[in-house]
Amino acid sequence: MIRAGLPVAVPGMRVGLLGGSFDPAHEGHLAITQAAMRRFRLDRVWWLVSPGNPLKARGPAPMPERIAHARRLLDDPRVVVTDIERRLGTRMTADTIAALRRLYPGVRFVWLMGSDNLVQFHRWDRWKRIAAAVPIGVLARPGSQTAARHSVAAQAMAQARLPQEQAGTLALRRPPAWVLVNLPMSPQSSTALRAGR
Ligand SMILES: Nc1ncnc2c1ncn2[C@@H]1O[C@H](COP(=O)(O)OP(=O)(O)OP(=O)(O)O)[C@@H](O)[C@H]1O
Ligand SMILES: O=C(O)c1ccc[n+]([C@@H]2O[C@H](COP(=O)([O-])O)[C@@H](O)[C@H]2O)c1
Repeated sequence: MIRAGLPVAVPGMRVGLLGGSFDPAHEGHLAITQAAMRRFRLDRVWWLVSPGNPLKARGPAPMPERIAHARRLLDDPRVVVTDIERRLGTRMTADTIAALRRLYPGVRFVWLMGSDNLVQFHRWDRWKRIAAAVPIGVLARPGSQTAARHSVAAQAMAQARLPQEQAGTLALRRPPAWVLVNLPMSPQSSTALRAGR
C-alpha cells in the first residue's frame, strides 16, 4: 500500500503501533520499541505521534516539533515516526486502528503500550473494540505493573492473556490476545523532561 505521506507496509508484515504524545520522545520510548521488536518479532514499529491524547487536558507542543525531536532521537530504519492520525483525521485509537486495517489489508498490526496505559485502558473510547481488532503488547513501566495486572481491562481480558514465553506469537494471534512483558525498565517520562528533571 502506498499513499502519499503514509508509511509503506506490505501484507504479512508485522507492524507495532506505539501511539503517544511524544512530548518529548525519550529513552523510555526507545527501550520499549526495541523490546517490542525483539519480543513480539515485529518487522516495524510506527510511532503514531498523537494530535492530542483524548484523556489529557493539557495540549501538547506543536506536532512538527515533536516529530522532528523523535526523528533525531531514533537511529533504526525499522522505526517510523508518523503523523498518520492527523492525516487520517482520527483521534480516538479505535478509529485509527479501524482506518489502518482498511488501508493496509493483510498487515499484522499490534497495539503497543506501557503498563501505565493498561491501568486506564478501560476508560478509552470503545476499548473492547480495540482489543477485538488487534493483539496488544504491554511493556512494563516502573511503578505500574501491579496496577496493570489488576486493572479492569486485564481482568476483563484474562482469558486472552498469553504467557510471556509466547510473546513471539502475538502478532499472529487472532484477537483478543495480549501479553505483558518485563524488560529492563526505563524510569524516563516526558513529564519529567518537561519539568527539566
Ligand atoms: N519509560 C517508559 N516505560 C514504558 N513505557 C513507556 C515509558 N515511557 C512511555 N511509555 C509508553 O509509551 C507510550 C507513549 O507515551 P507518552 O508519549 O505519553 O510518554 P510519557 O512519558 O508517558 O508522557 P507523559 O509523562 O507526558 O504522560 C505510552 O503507551 C506509554 O505508556
Ligand atoms: O482512544 C482513546 O480513548 C484514548 C485514550 C487515551 C489514550 N489514547 C491513546 O493512547 C496513546 C498513548 O497516549 P499518551 O498521551 O499516554 O502518550 C496515544 O496514541 C493516545 O491517542 C487513546
